[in-house]
Amino acid sequence: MGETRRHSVDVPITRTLVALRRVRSLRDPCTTSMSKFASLLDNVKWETGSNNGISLQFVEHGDDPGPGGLIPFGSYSIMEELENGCDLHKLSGKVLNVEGDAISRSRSPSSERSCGALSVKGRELACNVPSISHVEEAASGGRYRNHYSTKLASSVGEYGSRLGSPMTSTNHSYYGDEDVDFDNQSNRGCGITYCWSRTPRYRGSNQSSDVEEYPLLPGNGNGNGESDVTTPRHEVLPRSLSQKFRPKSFDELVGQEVVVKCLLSTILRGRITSVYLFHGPRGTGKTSTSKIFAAALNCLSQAAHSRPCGLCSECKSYFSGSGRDVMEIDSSKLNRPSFLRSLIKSASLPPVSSRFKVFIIDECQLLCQETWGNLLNSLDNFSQHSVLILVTSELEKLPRNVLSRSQKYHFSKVCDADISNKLAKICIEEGIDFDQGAIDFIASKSDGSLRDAEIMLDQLSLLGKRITTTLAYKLIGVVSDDELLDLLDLALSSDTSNTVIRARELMRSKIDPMQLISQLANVIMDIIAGNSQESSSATRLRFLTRHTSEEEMQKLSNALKILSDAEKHLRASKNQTTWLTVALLQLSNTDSSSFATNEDERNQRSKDVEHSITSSDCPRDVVKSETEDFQEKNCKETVETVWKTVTDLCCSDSLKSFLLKRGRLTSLTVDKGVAIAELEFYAPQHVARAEKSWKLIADSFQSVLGCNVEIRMNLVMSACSPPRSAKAAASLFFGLFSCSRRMLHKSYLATRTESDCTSEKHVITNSLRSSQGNILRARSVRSSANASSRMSCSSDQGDANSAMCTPHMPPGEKR
Ligand SMILES: Nc1ncnc2c1ncn2[C@@H]1O[C@H](COP(=O)(O)OP(=O)(O)OP(=O)(O)O)[C@@H](O)[C@H]1O
Ligand SMILES: [Zn+2]
Repeated sequence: MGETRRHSVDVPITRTLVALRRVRSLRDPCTTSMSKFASLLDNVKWETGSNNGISLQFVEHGDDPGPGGLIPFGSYSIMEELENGCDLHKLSGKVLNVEGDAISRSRSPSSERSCGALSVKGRELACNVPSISHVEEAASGGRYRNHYSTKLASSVGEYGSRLGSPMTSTNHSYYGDEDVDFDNQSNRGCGITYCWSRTPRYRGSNQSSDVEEYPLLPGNGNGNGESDVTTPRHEVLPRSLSQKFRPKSFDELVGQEVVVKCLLSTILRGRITSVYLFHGPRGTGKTSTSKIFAAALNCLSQAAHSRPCGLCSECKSYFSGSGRDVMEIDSSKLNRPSFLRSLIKSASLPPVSSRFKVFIIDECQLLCQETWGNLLNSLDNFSQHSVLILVTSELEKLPRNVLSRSQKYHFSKVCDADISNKLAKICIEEGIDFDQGAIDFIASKSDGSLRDAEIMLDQLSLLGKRITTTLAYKLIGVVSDDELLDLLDLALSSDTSNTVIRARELMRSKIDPMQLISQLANVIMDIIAGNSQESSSATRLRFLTRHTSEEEMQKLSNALKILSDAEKHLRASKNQTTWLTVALLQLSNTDSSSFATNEDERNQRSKDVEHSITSSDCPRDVVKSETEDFQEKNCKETVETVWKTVTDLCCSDSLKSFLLKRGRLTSLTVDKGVAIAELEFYAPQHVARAEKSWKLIADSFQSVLGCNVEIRMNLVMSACSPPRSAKAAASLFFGLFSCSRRMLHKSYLATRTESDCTSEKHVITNSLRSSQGNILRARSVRSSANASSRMSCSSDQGDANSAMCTPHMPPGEKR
């Protein structure tokens, strides 16, 4: 007996499969004899490879058995077992005798799963499969066992007699039509599912290599071996409530009655068309319905209404993941020409064992133009029993001719009540304690998406407590409608101080300004549209009774406008809290004309804006957007509202009346989180009085604006009093724009220098402030004749951050 020489080669799976192909090509195509196969088996050793989990060893034996040494396949009891679908893992525990030779079991390291090793006449066939984690982390051990046994049984069955193969029901010959049908691949391979992954399938040599590279059918169920192409057909352990409660029958679908009725009727009448298009918002049941419909098409139940029954063999195989005629296609992969060709070819062939061959293409908007073209061109060649279900949430991205060639089903948003009911059912089934209010709140926040609602519920259930409304508010980070209505009520009623306090509370603890502004806008829209009256809470009812008049409705419309303007501005602002507060303070304004400004003011503003832009080195679009957003805004109103709120918040009544009577807020600038408020007084003693109370004033400003405040007090000597009438106020104009701090700083300094060395006239204009964020400016345009002199109390106006909350007095400044 000669020495046995071994050439052990680690080969990737691809090559492994090539080797298998060779094995197979040496078979006598006319018979199912395993003689040649058996002889080759002698020379093949499966071994744990690298990450592929498989390798081949070609074993040369000195004692070549020659033809006489071929082992009749039938004599191997293990082969019979495999053929009958035995579990490979059970086999691995067995010691089998083949012609007197022991079949040794080789166990790979713990990370590997050994399929066992067959030693045939002193030679081995060792076969290892990748570890579970490598193959698919979510899979359970049982799943894999089942999976392997199926595959192994079928593959070995192929090499053997093909007995019991479901494929026998079709007319395809495995040997005469090897390059054609990937449907028939289910019974091919080495018996290890992932051997087929990304490996050439066993096909005729004329098959183009790229087609071989991306076989279409799923790895386990229908045997195409391309696990990444289609959804793995395993029984997946649910990882979320939404997975667990994915509907499996039309009855379980929520809120899509029309679609369900139509599809059931289609099945009942047997009027199945070739292309269906399911479209609609996310999380409304499109994908679930496509699966249910696919199952229903093949269900064997006599009662058409109860399809899919979930009990017949077709339903069972489909739901267990081993069905072979329903394929879920990954859209991005379908853009590969080879893959598409495979699909088209498959669709042109009749189903393997079911009534219909169904291709579900989810997120089909991802298909490229060329793919669509080819797919549509080949529709006419589709088998009568092939059905294409396209699923998308972005209908507008699909080519027109796709729309015109398919039967379209729109999935609408699921209504809140349906979502609430479903969530309540889930809670009961899962033993989760809940408040109905919390469930309703989740439903109202899920925007018609049942999946979103289920995900929120899932998250809340993780907290392990009862699901309460408060918990829901906290988790979702939104304010309840009642809280919003309270805030809105305060804002509309000009209760400035409480508006500010409440808004700050909400923003501090619950919600960011952007979210708050959008929720407020939604709630106002609901009220204007008269929505959700039936389920009104006490707060809502109270609000509705208080705000029913024409004038109140006008206020609400204005409020919507103000909020929408503010939202645009907030996007570009770093001081969202401040600007939202300011916006809220304007909501009580009923005068919609206040948004309009006269032509002169507009022109003047444009000039100012131009000036800011040209001398700015900040990004032009930011400047522009802020400018545009706020050109329309009545900043005069804003400044006045802030001033009114600030004075309201002053704890001393005498200070309050003093400020209202003797002073004025002329400009408000927010820079790096510091608000610079410029106050104007008209007599030195008034400045002195204000100075004494500067801390109180600053406090008030701080609570209104929610940021650090710098107060600057200016004395305007000639103006006898602040403008009292609207007419007088008209001499002021307000502009709001944004530009870079540096630019304005410079320009301000330039103005300042000029003013210092020229005349008092320039001082009038120096309320222009530097700001990186936003400038809210109230600039006096009084002529120099009117404004004889004005003295600034601000020492260094260029340095906005210095001496916060302190009045600035230029050294040696005379008063
Ligand atoms: N109409 C519905 N009836 C019952 N459950 C639903 C419905 N819509 C969504 N769900 C739940 O949401 C999950 C996801 O649904 P599905 O994948 O069918 O939505 P979809 O519309 O396809 O979403 P997408 O467009 O994001 O893919 C399901 O598992 C199910 O739990
Ligand atoms: Zn059925």
